[in-house]
Amino acid sequence: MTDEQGKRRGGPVRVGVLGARGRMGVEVCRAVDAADDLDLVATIDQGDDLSVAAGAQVVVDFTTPDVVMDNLRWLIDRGISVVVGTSGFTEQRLDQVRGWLAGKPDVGVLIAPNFGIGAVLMMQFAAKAARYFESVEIVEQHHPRKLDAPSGTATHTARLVARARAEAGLGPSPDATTSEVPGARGAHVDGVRVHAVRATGLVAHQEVLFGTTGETLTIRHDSYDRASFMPGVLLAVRQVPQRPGLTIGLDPLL
Ligand SMILES: NC(=O)C1=CN([C@@H]2O[C@H](COP(=O)(O)OP(=O)(O)OC[C@H]3O[C@@H](n4cnc5c(N)ncnc54)[C@H](OP(=O)(O)O)[C@@H]3O)[C@@H](O)[C@H]2O)C=CC1
Ligand SMILES: O=C(O)C1=N[C@H](C(=O)O)C[C@H](O)C1
Repeated sequence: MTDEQGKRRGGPVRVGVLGARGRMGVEVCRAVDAADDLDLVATIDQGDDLSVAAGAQVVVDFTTPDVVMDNLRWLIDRGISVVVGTSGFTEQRLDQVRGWLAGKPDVGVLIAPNFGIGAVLMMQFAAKAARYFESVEIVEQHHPRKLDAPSGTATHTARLVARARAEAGLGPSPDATTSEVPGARGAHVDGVRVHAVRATGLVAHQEVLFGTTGETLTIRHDSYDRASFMPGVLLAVRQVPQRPGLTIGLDPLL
C-alpha cells in the first residue's frame, strides 16, 4: 500500500492526522481537506482509537514528544508512511526510528523540526555563516503553551552550527562569565548557547546572532501564523511515500 500505487490507480492519497484537535492538527486537517489530490480519512486525538489510522497511506503527527515514538512504532509496523512535525527528536530517537524502518523497505518517515520555508532557509543560512564568526547564540521565542524548551528548531540549528564550527576548527564562543544566576546564559546545545522566550502573542520566532571583531550578523525568522507551515507539510505528505527510510528536514524535498 503505497502512495505510488494509489496515484497510479487514480485516487487521492489517503491521509490521517494525529493530534487533530491541536493547534497544528486543526490547520493540517483544513489544508489536507482543501487539497484535491489528498483525502482526509482519519482525524485522531488524545483518547481516540489509533486503529482508525490503519486506512491511511500517510499519517501526519503533530502530537507531543512523550507520545510520538509510540505512534511512529505503531504506524511503521503497519506499513504506513509518516510525516512528523512533533518536536523532541534526539539522535537516539532518530536511530530508533531507523531501526524500526530497517525491515520496511516501502515505508517512508519524514521528521522536520520546522516546515516553514523561511525557517528552513534560516537554518541553512546559519549553517553557512557559522564558520566566519567566533561568537554565536540562538534566541528562540514561542507562545507560552509550548511544552518543550528549547524548541526543536533551535536545537536543530544549534547542531548544524556546532557541526560547521567544528569543521572550521573553531572552539567555544568567548565568554568571561564567572558569576551567573542559573539559566541567565541559556542552555548549552552542542556547545551553543540557546535562550528560550515564552510570551502571549508570539507564535514561533528565532534569531541566530553571530559576532566577530567589529560586526554582528543576525539571521531572524518569524512565523506569525501556523498557515506558514502548511505548504511544507503538504509537500512532505505528497513526497514521503516515494522516500523510503528516514528523511530529516524538508531540505532534500526543496
Ligand atoms: N515541525 C514544525 O514545523 C512544527 C512543529 N510543532 C510541534 O508540533 C507539536 C504539536 O504542537 P501544537 O499543535 O502546538 O500542540 P497542541 O498541544 O496544540 O496539539 C497536540 C495535540 O495532540 C494531542 N495528543 C496528545 N496525545 C495524543 C495521542 N496519544 N494521540 C493523538 N493525539 C494526542 C493533544 O491532546 P491534549 O491537548 O488533549 O493532550 C493535542 O490536541 C509540538 O511538538 C510542536 O513543537 C509545532 C508547530 C510547527
Ligand atoms: O511548538 C511550536 O509552536 C513550534 N514547534 C516547533 C519547534 O519546536 O521548533 C516548530 C516551530 O518553532 C513551532
